[in-house]
Amino acid sequence: MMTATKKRLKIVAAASFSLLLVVYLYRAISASTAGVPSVGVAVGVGRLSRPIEEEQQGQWPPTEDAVQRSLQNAYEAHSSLIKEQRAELLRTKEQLAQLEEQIRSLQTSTPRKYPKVKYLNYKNRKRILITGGAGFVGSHLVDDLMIQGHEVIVVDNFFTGRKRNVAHWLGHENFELIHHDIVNPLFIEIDEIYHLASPASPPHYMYNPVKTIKTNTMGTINVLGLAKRVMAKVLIASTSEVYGDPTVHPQPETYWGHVNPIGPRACYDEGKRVSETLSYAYAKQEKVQVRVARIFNTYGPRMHMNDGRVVSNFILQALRNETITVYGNGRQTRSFQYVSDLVDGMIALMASNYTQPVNLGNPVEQSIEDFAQIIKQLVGGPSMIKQTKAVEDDPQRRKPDITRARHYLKWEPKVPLEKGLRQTISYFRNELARSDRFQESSNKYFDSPDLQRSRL
Ligand SMILES: O=c1ccn([C@@H]2O[C@H](COP(=O)(O)OP(=O)(O)O[C@H]3OC[C@@H](O)[C@H](O)[C@H]3O)[C@@H](O)[C@H]2O)c(=O)[nH]1
Repeated sequence: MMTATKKRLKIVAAASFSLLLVVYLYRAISASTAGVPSVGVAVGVGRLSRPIEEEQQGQWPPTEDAVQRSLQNAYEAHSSLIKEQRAELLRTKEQLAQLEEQIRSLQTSTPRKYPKVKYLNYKNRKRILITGGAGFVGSHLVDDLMIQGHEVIVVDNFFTGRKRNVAHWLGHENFELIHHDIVNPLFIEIDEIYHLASPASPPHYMYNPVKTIKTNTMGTINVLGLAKRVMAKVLIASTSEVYGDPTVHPQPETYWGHVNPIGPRACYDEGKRVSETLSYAYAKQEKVQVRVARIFNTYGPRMHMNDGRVVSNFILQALRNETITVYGNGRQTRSFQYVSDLVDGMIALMASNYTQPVNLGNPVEQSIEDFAQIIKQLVGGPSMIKQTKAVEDDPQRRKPDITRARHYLKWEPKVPLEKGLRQTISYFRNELARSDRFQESSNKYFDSPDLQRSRL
């Protein structure tokens, strides 16, 4: 008898504890939703708490009936809360749909204008990576490959590259821009790689020589490693600087060069020479398909205002009516190619089966002194031409032998110097006007009395 009574007491105690737990939990939940305007909750709590409190005052533990009623009330309160929230959700969904509709109609009324791209079917469309694709040459290559209908992925660390050079493709379904330094490995799926990443202007590549060497060695290893993994074809942008200060003129690809390995230009010259060595090592050992373009002096729109190379320096000096500075006696020579010719050559080289290095340059040779005269005459204006201190290790003669390119790629430059220069001068004229406009509006803002007052 005693045992049965004990058992019953235990059951009642357990039931009471469970009930208290339910009540406690419900109150906690109600309190946590207190910020939400919900009549249901307030009413529910009232309904739930009142009978129990009454029961607690009158009778403890509460009767089964009271517990039932409380639970029923709690259930009803919850149901009404859920109903309200569902209604709220539906209203939000409707508002979202309306907003989406408005955005769609705005998008169709103001479509982004992209240059027209050809349609290529899946079989012919390639995924092409361009390292340094936001730079001067890279961005022109992007344009041609996009227009041909390929998918183009640009990787750039923006040291000398600029978003502005590829901004007209941002948002296009075939285009992707990745901010990445190729000194670090990259893992993507691609069919072809144009490896252009590296500063190319002497003052830029000498600015941080160690970084220039890293980009051309570690960067090239990363590119070749990627090509090996995904079986992509790679074109390495090498340079006429691998010939150093040449003792053979004009320079054929068979010439091994004359480079000072510890001079101020060595970071670039030797960096590019290692880049070539790496390419052929990967080709031999890992069967990577490589193409090597030895690029001679190139000019055209999208050169940086602070590029520091002769074309941009002379044009900007002439446009600003400043003295045109010739380094040394001006008898050193260069051969200048327009950027669109270079891009055509690079695309032809990538498509060809020819695996040895190929010179890409315009064989029309100019002395720097004469070049200064040409720019002065094309720009007009009163600029003087003055000789200044010569630069160390400046190559004295440079002119490409393009027999290989003519033979294997059926390529040769088409744009005459004067035509290309006129185009480039007009680009720099616009750039100057643009920077003056920015300067003016920036001065207006920062010199405004309101701003000065607010900064006190
Ligand atoms: O203001 C200037 C700038 C340059 N120069 C001279 O003009 C010549 C060309 O100089 P740049 O700086 O344009 O270019 P460099 O030919 O020396 O190097 C270039 O070679 C080929 C490419 O691979 C690279 O873009 C770059 O390294 C040099 O003799 C230089 O001393 C001037 O006389 N005045």
